[in-house]
Amino acid sequence: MAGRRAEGSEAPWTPSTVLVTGGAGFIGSHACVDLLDHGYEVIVVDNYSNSAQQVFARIERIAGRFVGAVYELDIRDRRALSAVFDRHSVDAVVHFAAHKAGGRSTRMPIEYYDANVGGTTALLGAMHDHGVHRLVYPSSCAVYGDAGHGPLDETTPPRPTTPYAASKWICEQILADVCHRHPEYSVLCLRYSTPAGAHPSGQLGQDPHAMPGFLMPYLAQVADGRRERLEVFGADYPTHDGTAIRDYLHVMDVVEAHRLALDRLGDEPGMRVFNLGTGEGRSVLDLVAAFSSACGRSIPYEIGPRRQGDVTELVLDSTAVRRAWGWRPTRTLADLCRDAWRFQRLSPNGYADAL
Ligand SMILES: O=c1ccn([C@@H]2O[C@H](COP(=O)(O)OP(=O)(O)O[C@H]3O[C@H](CO)[C@H](O)[C@H](O)[C@H]3O)[C@@H](O)[C@H]2O)c(=O)[nH]1
Repeated sequence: MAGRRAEGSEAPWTPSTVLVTGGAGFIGSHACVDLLDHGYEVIVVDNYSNSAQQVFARIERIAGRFVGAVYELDIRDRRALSAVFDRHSVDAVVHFAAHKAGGRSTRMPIEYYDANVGGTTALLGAMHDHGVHRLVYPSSCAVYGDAGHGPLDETTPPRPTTPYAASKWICEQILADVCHRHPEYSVLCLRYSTPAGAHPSGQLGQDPHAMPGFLMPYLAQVADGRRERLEVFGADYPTHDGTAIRDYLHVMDVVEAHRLALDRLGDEPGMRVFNLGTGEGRSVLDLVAAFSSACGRSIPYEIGPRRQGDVTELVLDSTAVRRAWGWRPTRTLADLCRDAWRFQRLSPNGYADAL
């Protein structure tokens, strides 16, 4: 494995060539820009199941550099993945490719386990065959389930409430077993809170296919008049205004943590798990108010029933990663709303719009 440590040098190992699975997706595309900006070679695999090929022109325009190669393939296709590892000398992998909507996963458990667990084992098989042992694995605060009030740290026992969350927790356990059996592996699992926002250029953002299931793109589309009103999923939670509380984390803070993680893969073998969050909880109605002030428009909403699998509160304590790497989120909720709104204004129909 090459990495970026010069022969005989005492400088820490850092990867040169990174394979980003799901690199056309929401977090993956922002990670590509950040990695290109910091001098990495980036290879992407994606099947465009919830993303669009047009994103690469935008990534390259922002970064001023090209993604090294892009392969359209399904992450479960181990043979196709092997061909990618045959062609490129990959130092480390960031594995974003997954289905990610907790509520939807309760209606499609087989698809979720197949893509998320089957995709991860296919990837691990191809990595193993090619001697690639370094992985950053995006997990989720959803693994903690209904763990109660206040910021949760990594010692909180996982109790997933949806197939999506369970699939992330199962993958973490698979990775722990792999690291236990094969001491040459180095894996960093990042459990992060609800990612939102957009690239500050306004050229990249969250562009879900069809109806956005997530709060932030839905808010943006309502503010822009593309949708009539937001449906708030439940106002009978035991919170200050009855709506559920999440810890909204700017996508640029998320991807910066992934880059730090990549550089830390060389520090020690085995598996480490870190939370990424702001430690601050906001209700759905808090988000409506923050977005409304960012865009200067009122956002109509109505109260609907709870969404299956949702929990009252998920807020993360990131003290461990701050102590280990000095990572802390630097963007505010106002930044997050402003950036998401800029993306919506520049691309009201998502990546289908030419910029
Ligand atoms: O139309 C909507 C959409 C969402 N919500 C509410 O808004 C909050 C946030 O919901 P999102 O779907 O935007 O985000 P989640 O926190 O449910 O899920 C996100 O964050 C998770 C971690 O919390 C996982 O990482 C997951 O993949 C990611 O999409 C929830 O209380 C949800 O019920 C609404 O009221 N109306």
